[in-house]
Amino acid sequence: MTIKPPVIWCVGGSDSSAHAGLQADLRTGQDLGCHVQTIVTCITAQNSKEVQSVEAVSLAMFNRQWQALLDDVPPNAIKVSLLPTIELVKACAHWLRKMKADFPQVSIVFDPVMAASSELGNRLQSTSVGVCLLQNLLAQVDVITPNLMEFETLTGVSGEQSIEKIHRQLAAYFALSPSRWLLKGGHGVSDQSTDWLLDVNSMVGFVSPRLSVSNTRGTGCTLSTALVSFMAHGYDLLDAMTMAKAYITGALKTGVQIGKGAGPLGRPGWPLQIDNLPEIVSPNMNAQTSTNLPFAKMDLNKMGLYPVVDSVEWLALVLKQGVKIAQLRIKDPHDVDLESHIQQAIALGIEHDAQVFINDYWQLAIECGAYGVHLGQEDLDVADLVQIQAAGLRLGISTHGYYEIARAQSIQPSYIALGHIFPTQTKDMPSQPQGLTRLAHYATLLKGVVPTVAIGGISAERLTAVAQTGVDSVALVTAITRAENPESATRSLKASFECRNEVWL
Ligand SMILES: Cc1ncc(COP(=O)(O)OP(=O)(O)O)c(N)n1
Ligand SMILES: Cc1ncsc1CCOP(=O)(O)O
Repeated sequence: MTIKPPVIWCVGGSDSSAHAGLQADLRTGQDLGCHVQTIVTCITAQNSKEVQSVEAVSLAMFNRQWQALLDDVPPNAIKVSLLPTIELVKACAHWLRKMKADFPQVSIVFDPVMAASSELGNRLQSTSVGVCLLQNLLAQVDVITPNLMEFETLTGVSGEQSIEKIHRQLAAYFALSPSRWLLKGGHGVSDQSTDWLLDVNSMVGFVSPRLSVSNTRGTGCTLSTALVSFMAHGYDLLDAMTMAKAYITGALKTGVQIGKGAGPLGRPGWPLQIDNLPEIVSPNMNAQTSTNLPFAKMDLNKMGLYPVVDSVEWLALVLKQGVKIAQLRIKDPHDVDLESHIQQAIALGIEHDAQVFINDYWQLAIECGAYGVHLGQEDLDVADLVQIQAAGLRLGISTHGYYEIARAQSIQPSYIALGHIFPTQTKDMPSQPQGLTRLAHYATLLKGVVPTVAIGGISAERLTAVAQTGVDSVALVTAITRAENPESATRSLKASFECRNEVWL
């Protein structure tokens, strides 16, 4: 079966060198499995060294392109970049308003291109146009992605201040429009390149090492098109941005020298290289999360089937079937026997030579000398990871997508859980099931870096397909606790997981 790619519309200028502009957008979208359709705003005569001439298309032709595409198929997402005249800015605002009203689920990213990064004569747009961009477009877009120069020109706010100060000065814009600001750090001078995603309540930084490379043409176009492509695939903004940053790092590493100036970026494909994943930072993050030291390692030979159970009785049952990793997940913090249950769970783990994790209660887990603790994303904001690490406990962390994986990975945990893969009855999940394709991508990204555990809706029928994605372990609740015969279900689930090892390794 052929899978239909998501459709993105790129509204911008033709770059005759094809290093940037719509030509770069086409290559990026295609590299990321999207079908790119274009609305040309201008033709530019440029090469790798200079912009020689810019000629806007007529208003009539601009409108005809929108209408022609709209008559056919609506897009999954839209990227707007170079708008060379006030007339085209206003027309674009009109079309975006219409798109937002008729197709509210369509994501819109605005990359306010004003100049090319070539060496000479690089202006693409007159200053008078810049002034009207925010006025007309900000209310219609989900994300605006200026670089430092564009940011300063558009807002008059200096980019040379702390991110907290910049955030405070954007208050007036947040009051006008809920659009997020992605302030790109590519033109900065520090040895790290941080892109800040800002909204009224939060500041999240995506940090990569600043690479000393010279083939950097089209970096801004490529980043915003990668962002819009991932959004078109249905990733939420934080995941899409994490992936876009990983993509641009890969693209910068694979740039090619074509022409006498800076050459174009490479097109590295779906981001599956752990080295390219950004570090996630935020001024509001729990300071206790940065231990800077890895957590104690798991025994990879004792992963496989990972039952998650809510009582010591269940734990004893599964361990007796020979599983070597399990979790005690008691959701009632007022359970009067909590400490005793945790002690019994630890004793069972020792008796069966198994890796037993305690969900949530990290202080008790430390006090009682547990093998490890499992924490969710919200727990990370309050737990003292430094203490857990210093006590030598293993740490497992729940994640639900690329952003949380990047955040978890910088903590260097003992394993990363990936969920939920299928719909589950066991827990109300705020996010959508991830499915097998995403799981396989995560497993590839993390292979050999940190052990992985898949969780959520995994039944006997689905186990083989999950195991074949390459995850190290499969966590499940109801496939065991609701089985007619939980003992034999545990043994047979364990055997099915282990048999993928024989086939695949
Ligand atoms: C192996 C494994 N993966 C994920 C979870 C979920 O943990 P968390 O996000 O903390 O949610 P609750 O379990 O607390 O509902 C898990 N327990 N184990
Ligand atoms: C605790 C948890 N975290 C993510 S999904 C899930 C529940 C898994 O239960 P089941 O295997 O019954 O779907």
